[in-house]
Formats: sequence, C-alpha cells, structure tokens
Amino acid sequence: MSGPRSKGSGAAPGPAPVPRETAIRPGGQQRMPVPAGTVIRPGGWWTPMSPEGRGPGGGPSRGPESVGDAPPTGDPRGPLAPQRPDPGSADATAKAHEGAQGLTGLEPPAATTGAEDAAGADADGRAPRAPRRRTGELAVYFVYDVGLVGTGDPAPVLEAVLGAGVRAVQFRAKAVPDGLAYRLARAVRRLTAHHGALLVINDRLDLALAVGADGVHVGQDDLPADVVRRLWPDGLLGVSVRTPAEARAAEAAGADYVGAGALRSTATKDDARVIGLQGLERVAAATRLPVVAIGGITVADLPALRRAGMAGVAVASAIARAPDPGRAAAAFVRAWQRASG
Ligand SMILES: Cc1ncc(COP(=O)(O)OP(=O)(O)O)c(N)n1
Ligand SMILES: Cc1nc(C(=O)O)sc1CCOP(=O)(O)O
Ligand SMILES: [Mg+2]
Repeated sequence: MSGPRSKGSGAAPGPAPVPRETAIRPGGQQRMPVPAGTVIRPGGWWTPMSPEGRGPGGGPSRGPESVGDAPPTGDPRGPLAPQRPDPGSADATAKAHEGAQGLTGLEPPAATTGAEDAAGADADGRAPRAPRRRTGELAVYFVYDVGLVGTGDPAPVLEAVLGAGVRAVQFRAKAVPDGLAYRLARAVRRLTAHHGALLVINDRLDLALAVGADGVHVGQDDLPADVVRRLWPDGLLGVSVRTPAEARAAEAAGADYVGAGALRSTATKDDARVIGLQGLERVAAATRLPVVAIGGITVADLPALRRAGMAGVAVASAIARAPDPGRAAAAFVRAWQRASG
C-alpha cells in the first residue's frame, strides 16, 4: 500500500524459513493481497541492526529459533506459539496466509484478547473502547521500525517500551518480505495486546487486518485514506500530512488522527520533508483531529511540541537506538506528562 519505495529502511528479501538475521536495506516491498469482499472488523526474535552487532540495551542478537525461549505473555511455547483461531476472526483470515511454515501464533482480535481493561475500557470499566476512540493513547507513539530494530524477536524492545508506559506502537516494515513482515507484526500484536496497547500498521491495510491490528497509518503516496476508511470503517486511521490542506483532506476522508512532520530531518526516513515547528502549528490550527508530530523528535522537543498544539509524538530512533530503550521510553512518557500538566 505504500508508494513506490519509501526510503529510510528497507530489507534484502530473505528466503523462507526466516533467516537468522536479515539485513535491512533500501529496496522493494512485497505485498499480501486482501481478498475482494473481505469483511473487515476491528480487531520472538531479536536481531537489532546496530553497527556493533549489539541489541538495544547492549544485549546480544538472538536468532529466530530462540523464539520459544522467553515467552513475553506467559505462554511457555513462546510468542509465536499456536493459537486456536476463532472462526471468522482476523486470526482465521491470517491462518489462510500461513504458508508452509505453519506458524499460527496470531493473537485474537483486540476485542477478545482479555486485555480490554488495559486496552481502554469505557468509564464503566466493562466495554472495551473502540480503537477509534483511543487517540489519546497516541501521546507517546513508538514507531517500531524494522529498519532500526532488525528482524529479531520484538519482545525485548517492546516489553521494555510498553512496560515504560507507551500505549501505542506503529509497526513499520519497509522492504521486508511479506511472510517475515507478517510474522513480526503478529508477534508485535501479541505483545501490544498483552500490554493493552494500540497497534497501528504502517502503510498496509492487508497486514493490519491479517494480524488483528487496531489501525493503519497511510501517507500521501499510499492507499488513499478515504478508500481505507471505506474498507475498514472501525479501524483507527492515521494519515500523514504536511500542510493545512492535507490535514483538512485527511479529516474529510475519515482519519482519526494526522501524523505531521517532519519536525526535522531524520535518518530513519531519508525522504522525509521538514516542516519544522511552524509547519506543525499550521497543521494543528487547520484541523480538529489530534495531530501527532514526527521526525527526529527528542525528549527536549516535547514542551515546545505540546505548546504548538500537538496531541502526541511519534518516535522511532530516539527510543529504538537508545542504549536502554525502556529508559528512553520512560523519559518520553514523563516529559510528555510534564509538558501536559
Ligand atoms: C505518525 C506517523 N506520521 C507520519 C508517518 C509517515 O508516513 P508516510 O508519509 O506514509 O511515510 P512512511 O512511514 O510510509 O515512509 C508515519 N509513518 N507515522
Ligand atoms: C516514519 C517517519 N515519517 C516522517 C515524516 O516526516 O512523515 S519522519 C519519520 C521517521 C521517524 O523516525 P525518527 O523518530 O527516528 O526520526
Ligand atoms: Mg506510508
């Protein structure tokens, strides 16, 4: 669903089964088709790509075959352990995409995970809030960029980040083979659901549906926002904008929030166009939608971004590349609370 080759993170296609470590380089992105007429309903490995070959937090890289070693959810079979699909659920849809590797560890749709309270129960504490009503949880929105973190087990980074109070994760996998992207996204779904956090998939409606994500984020060169909204009426929909006009169009198309940026240039997305703080302010003034700033954001930016009317910050490298991602995430959460108080 992305435009022709978004830059900033890409992967060399890897053979099946999952390669032990897949190098992430700019390149093409494969697609997984959504069957026509699909009814759309809401719903570990660790091989970070640091030049030193060390994982976030300084730990060693681990191969995918160690997935079952350290289950994040208490499932002794590990994060990709088989789950029984609910017929008609996104899980069942996903099973159809399993292929020869037989991994079936898809988390059920969010509405049935049992994580509803943490996932945002209504004031009465009974009914889970629909993803579209949870934009307040985008305050510190972690972009889990496979180009930064690698194709290894998402658990160490995400357990740390989610444990630090981050309530929303975007899964961004550029130029990653479909099967691998699916398995990674499924593991991320499992972890986010366990923590009651939102999961938004970058670019790809098909992948979002396949793993039972809460939403999808599309840019100006991706599948048009009004088309996504028509196909997924209940999904949380984010749209990237740079101008007031784009923000108004996103609102008209049915977006739930806009991602605005870049605040500054960033190695995570080398084709990002900088609009700066003033550009962000202009976007915020043009729409009633929550505006999430993105692009090179650090903790020190949060007070100014809050004053500029931002509803949140989307952050990749300042967390993923930090020596201790959990600590970095906690600093963002604290700084946002302070800036908002
Ligand atoms: C929260 C948020 N805002 C903006 C973007 C950028 O989306 P896009 O312009 O489609 O670029 P890619 O991320 O697809 O390269 C985003 N991902 N998230
Ligand atoms: C994914 C993305 N979109 C951008 C935009 O300007 O639209 S900037 C960006 C990268 C965000 O990562 P980091 O926090 O490492 O800069
Ligand atoms: Mg995009």
